[in-house]
Amino acid sequence: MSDLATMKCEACQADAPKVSDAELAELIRMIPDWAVEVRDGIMQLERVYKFKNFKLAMEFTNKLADLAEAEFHHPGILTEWGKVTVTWWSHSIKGLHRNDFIMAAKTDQLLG
Ligand SMILES: C[C@H](O)[C@H](O)[C@H]1CNC2=NC(N)=NC(=O)C2=N1
Repeated sequence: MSDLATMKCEACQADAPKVSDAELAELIRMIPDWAVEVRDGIMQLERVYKFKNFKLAMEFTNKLADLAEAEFHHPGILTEWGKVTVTWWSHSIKGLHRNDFIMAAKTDQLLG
């Protein structure tokens, strides 16, 4: 697992820099199961996790909620029967910050 998962998020400041194209290219390689999406002009990281049923999907969702609260950085989450779609971006800068890559790597570690 990339050492991204061992890093801590920094506070979300409105004037924080978005990742540069070069940083994006480097960071996305560290989280190969994640895709870059652009929605309403906002760049986001997204991954779909598959589960055997809704109960397991919900358990994962609750672990993710605890992680988000611990880091005070929160994802978009769509929880359905057998799958959870997780989307990370930084609302304060309307785009991708290093925090989002850290949180994506930490999300992967929840699978245990
Ligand atoms: C007030 C503001 O919502 C908070 O500072 C935090 C909460 N969680 C957050 N989560 C995400 N993804 N982006 C933010 O900018 C953010 N800001």
